[in-house]
Amino acid sequence: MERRFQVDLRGIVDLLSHHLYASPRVYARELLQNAADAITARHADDPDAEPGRVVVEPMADGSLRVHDNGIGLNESQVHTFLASVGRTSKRDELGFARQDFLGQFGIGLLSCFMVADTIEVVSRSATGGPAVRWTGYSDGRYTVEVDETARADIGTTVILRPRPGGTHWLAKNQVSELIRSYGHLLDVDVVLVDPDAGQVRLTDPQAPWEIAYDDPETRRAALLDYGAQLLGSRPMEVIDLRVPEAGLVGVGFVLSSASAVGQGGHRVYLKRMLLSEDAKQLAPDWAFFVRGVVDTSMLRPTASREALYSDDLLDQVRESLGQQIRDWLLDLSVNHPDRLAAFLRVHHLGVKALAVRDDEMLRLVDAWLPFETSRGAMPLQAFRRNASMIRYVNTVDEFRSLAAIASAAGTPLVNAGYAYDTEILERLSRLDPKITVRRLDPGELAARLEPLSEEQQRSVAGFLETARTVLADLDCVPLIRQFDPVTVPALYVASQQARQQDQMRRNLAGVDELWSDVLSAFADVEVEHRPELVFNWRHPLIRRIVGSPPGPALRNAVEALYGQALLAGHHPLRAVDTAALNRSFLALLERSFAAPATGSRPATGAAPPSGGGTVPAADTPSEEMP
Ligand SMILES: Nc1ncnc2c1ncn2[C@@H]1O[C@H](COP(=O)(O)OP(=O)(O)OP(=O)(O)O)[C@@H](O)[C@H]1O
Repeated sequence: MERRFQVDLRGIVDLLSHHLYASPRVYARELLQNAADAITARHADDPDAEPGRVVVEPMADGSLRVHDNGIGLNESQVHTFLASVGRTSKRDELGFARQDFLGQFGIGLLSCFMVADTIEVVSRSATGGPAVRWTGYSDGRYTVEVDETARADIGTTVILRPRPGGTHWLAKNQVSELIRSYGHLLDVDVVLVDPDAGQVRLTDPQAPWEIAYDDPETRRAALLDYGAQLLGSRPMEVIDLRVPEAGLVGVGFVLSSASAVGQGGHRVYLKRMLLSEDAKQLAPDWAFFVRGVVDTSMLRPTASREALYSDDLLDQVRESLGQQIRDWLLDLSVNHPDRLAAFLRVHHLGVKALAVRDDEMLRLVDAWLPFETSRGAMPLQAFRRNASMIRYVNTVDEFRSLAAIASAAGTPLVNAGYAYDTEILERLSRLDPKITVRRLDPGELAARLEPLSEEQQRSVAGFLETARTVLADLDCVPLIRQFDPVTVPALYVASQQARQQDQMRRNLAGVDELWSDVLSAFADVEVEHRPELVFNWRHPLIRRIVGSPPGPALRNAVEALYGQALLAGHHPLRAVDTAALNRSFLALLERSFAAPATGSRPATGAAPPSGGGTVPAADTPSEEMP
């Protein structure tokens, strides 16, 4: 036995309102779209028909009327199209959506049930026959009556009566805002009947990018004004966008402040009706500094009409818009370097992200984007003019602690501690084999610092002996070199090998016995590499310390300098490091505020760490800070 599906309208309305559409707002768009499609259909049949016009009329009783002079419906069409969910007159015989219409799914009118309890459609068809009145109720019933007097002209009037709680959706100001927002670019006249202001036109004759101006600069200024209205702040640039395969035309605004990947989308009109103010997939991710405002006739909407359907054409559009934004940037670098510089100051991150995969952009970054270097901010190309190779460090902390020393030692440095920097440098060397790029090994830098003369070396042997003993407990070895700037007393340097071995030692300490045996096989190294604490002979205090006799004070001084160097270089502190810093700091304070010989308590109120008023020696056990 064959039966027909029954549709529970309440279930469908619930599905639409809670799961398909983001907001009841869309009812206004669906009404407008049906009116515009009906006008398109009438003009397709009769090019001489009167110009299309939609009149939106909020009524004093709270209902809303939308009149159009489109093709209209006759009695049988009313049964076929209005009363069947999923039926549409806007597909061809094979069921394909017809390009000239906005609608295609046959469900849009139902969205009116989100705001109305009844939908009344009064229509007279251009194909002849009497006027007809269809009334649909949200509980699933409908009535149809032929009423010759209901309407004299060809076209359709839709009347919505608000549902409880839905009154505000049909109020004049709300309706006017919704119709303008969705339909202001439609190329039919849409007017609002306002009892206070008369007839108000809600559509603009031309999109801002279609308006002709006398010269490009006036056009640019006008578009930037439009961008300012739309975005809330004046964009810094405007780019014309065009993808003929998708019938896409519009503009891209370059934001005047930095934004992050994934933030904000594009304003997309589909066949001049607003589809989304936040479409995400239109342009590539890297172009996050651009907000597009475009109209397209060929891209497809999702059923909710709130996003673009993801298909090959959308991929093609994204690719093409990416290319156009990229070309605009390259053009700026040739013809408007000042504007490019302003752009880069704000959007360097987006450009770097692009340079990581695009050679042209990489060249642009090389020539124009300032990097932080030990010689000041400059593009990499300028940096190479005075440096045979690009030596870089890949953390900002390392740059801060090494830049001045490296520069004074004749090794200029680039700070590659920000996002994409190292990838850009490495890619640059692959792009042009003449460009050598090397990460600076701090160990290599220590080796470039000037050693002491033989005589000086003999004079510091005693100090080095003490320092070696103190630093051995901290897995570090002492060195004395002379380097600039003289303001740096000591430099903590961990070469790459020292770091690797240190990591291995930490791993060993953190695993159980079985793993420890396995790992120790790898850790069995021939040469031990330890981090170095390089004392600066040029620093006056260091000379005084080096010249002091061995003893607790000297040991505290070594520990304190060790701690200071770790802090200055932003190196992580282990528990032993914190303990050493703590111990030496308190001991030095103790020494500065030593209790008088009578044995009375110190005036500062600071209790000595190990009691008795004595200064603790470096090897005096003290509590470790966590
Ligand atoms: N103002 C109107 N004038 C003439 N016909 C209309 C009008 N409004 C609706 N219709 C008819 O009712 C049908 C169903 O409309 P509905 O809005 O539900 O779906 P659609 O516009 O076909 O597709 P979509 O769901 O994509 O909007 C339309 O295909 C059209 O035939």
